[in-house]
Amino acid sequence: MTLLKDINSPADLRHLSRAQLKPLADELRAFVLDSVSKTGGHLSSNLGTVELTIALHYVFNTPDDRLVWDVGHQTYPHKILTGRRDQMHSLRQFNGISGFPKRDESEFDTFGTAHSSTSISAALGMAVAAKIKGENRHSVAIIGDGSMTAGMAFEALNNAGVMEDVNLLVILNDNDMSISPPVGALNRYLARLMSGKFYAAARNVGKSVLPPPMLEIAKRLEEHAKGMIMPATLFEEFGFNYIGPIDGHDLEALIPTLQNLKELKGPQFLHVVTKKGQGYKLAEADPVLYHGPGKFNPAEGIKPATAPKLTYTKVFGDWLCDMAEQDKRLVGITPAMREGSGMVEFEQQYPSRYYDVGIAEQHSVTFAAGLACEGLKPVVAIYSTFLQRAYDQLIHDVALQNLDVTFALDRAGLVGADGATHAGNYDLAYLRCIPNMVIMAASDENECRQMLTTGFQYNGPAAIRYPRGAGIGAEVKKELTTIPLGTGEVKRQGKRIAIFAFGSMVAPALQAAEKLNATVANMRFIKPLDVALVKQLAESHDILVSVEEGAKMGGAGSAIAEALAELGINKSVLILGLPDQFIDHGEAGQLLALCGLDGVGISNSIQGHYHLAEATTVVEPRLVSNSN
Ligand SMILES: Cc1ncc(C[n+]2csc(CCOP(=O)(O)OP(=O)(O)O)c2C)c(N)n1
Ligand SMILES: CC(=O)[C@@H](O)[C@H](O)COP(=O)(O)O
Ligand SMILES: [Mg+2]
Repeated sequence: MTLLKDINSPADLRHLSRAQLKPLADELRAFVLDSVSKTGGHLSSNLGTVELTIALHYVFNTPDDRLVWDVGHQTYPHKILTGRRDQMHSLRQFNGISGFPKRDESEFDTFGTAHSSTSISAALGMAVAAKIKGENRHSVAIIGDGSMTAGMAFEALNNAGVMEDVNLLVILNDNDMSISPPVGALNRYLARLMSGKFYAAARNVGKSVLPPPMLEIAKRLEEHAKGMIMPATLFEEFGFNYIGPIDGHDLEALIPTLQNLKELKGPQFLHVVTKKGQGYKLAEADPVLYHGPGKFNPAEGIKPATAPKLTYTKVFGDWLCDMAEQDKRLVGITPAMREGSGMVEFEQQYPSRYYDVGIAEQHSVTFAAGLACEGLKPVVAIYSTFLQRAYDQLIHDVALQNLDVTFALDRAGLVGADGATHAGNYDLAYLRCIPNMVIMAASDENECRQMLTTGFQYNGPAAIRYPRGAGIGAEVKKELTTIPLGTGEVKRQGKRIAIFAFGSMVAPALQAAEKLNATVANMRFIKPLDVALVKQLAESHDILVSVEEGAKMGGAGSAIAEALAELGINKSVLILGLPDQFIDHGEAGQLLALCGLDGVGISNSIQGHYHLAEATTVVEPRLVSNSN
């Protein structure tokens, strides 16, 4: 590492000669591969943005000029060039740097991203702010072809396209990939644009050498010529000056083009073509596998786990195929998360009933509603955090019409390395208040399968939540059996203390109960709640506790408290759950313990709250802020 070691800010980068940038790119790419292979994280998208990142920081006066990275999973080169090279070993670890841009991590991280398709809106906001404040700065959004499929991106293009007097550049990083291969009409359109590559190449030769005044004249001539030889691109129809497609790995194309675009007024749109996994043959060959790998040896590549643990995702994927076999009305829907949601086998076995709608969560929910109107039984597989983007569709299009849609909510609760942006902490709270919803939380892998069947058979909107990763090792029975609606079960009979446990918290509650000789109920349903069971235990125990892997405010514990009030039982309930703060990245188990949601923590919280054991040194759950 001869050049990269001396780059501690983009200012250092801008002192390099143009000739040094290519060797720097080689060093940067090698560093990204080496670092991610040691920590795990997002790889193929980062390998694809090495040259683009160098060119952007070389041409634009960052951080005064604003870069907004869409999703932000491709910002490791950006982080390395902006002073965080020596912190990359801590990537996505507790108190380490985030895997996404974070405003409180660096002034170069101008906007926190991770949920896709927000960059154009944010960059436009910054551009309009600069205009209002009379500041002469550039705002640049860098958005991938997958992220471009979300409606929000087009809402922003529509708004920006009529603002001739703002300094906005949108860069489409087109690598012809989402996490999976891309879907939809936009991808086909972009492919057609790329097939016109010869045109762009010729056009950009002119732009790269002409001085600005001449450039304007050339541009007007070009517009005239273009209108004669080819129709305006979609982006020009939206009011942008479209340039491209150009090679996103060619610094000699990128830098002069960006320099020229800097001089132009009004909304600009640069279409760059990159390769996901660029420079690492294994990732180039399989950008899906190398999208978000764990630790691996680059010389050997990712090795399949010898004895993979059964994950809830796999339980869902197997159930989906089995249920589809039994019920021809089942349709499986994913908003661009085929692998993450466990639907690869389902697509192979039932291609005509598999729909990847792209990064379009809002559309996925209302698309499902339309299917349900016609008597089909759609299953929307969606991460808890990503369902947040389709909240109105859930209420207005599904629940209000009481339509038969099943929501399989993976990544419910803390997710670990992806941190606060991806935490599925809020689904119990945001779903519980919606009429007609049935909500279940699985306590183990077998119950997950039963709950999916229960929700699917239920003729109305039903959500089944389950955590990221492996379960507790329960045997999964093949039968597609259901659970009686709205019923919980007593898992352990103790005395004096009753713990109402939900989903992933049943196991740690049982651990705590051993020490306290407490009763533990696996409530199973957050809605409809088993009020009879709440009444039975409240009347026979002095101390009541609820525990959930979800936001305490408005979650399952609130349901218990509301039930006690409605029953006229004048007893309080200690509500244990996730605190009213955002919880950053780290190892999920460690974070749960810090929130007091492991066996010891639950036991300590109960003893401390009710002053049950003077001798026990009660450790109050404390989540130190792990933001940098
Ligand atoms: C709203 C939302 N839905 C889904 C995801 C999951 N996700 C992360 S990256 C990605 C693919 C993005 O594709 P693209 O923008 O082309 O970036 P690339 O990975 O190709 O660099 C998806 C679906 C997300 N981050 N946000
Ligand atoms: C960047 C992004 O949003 C996805 O890649 C996400 O990180 C996947 O999460 P899982 O690793 O839990 O599938
Ligand atoms: Mg892409």
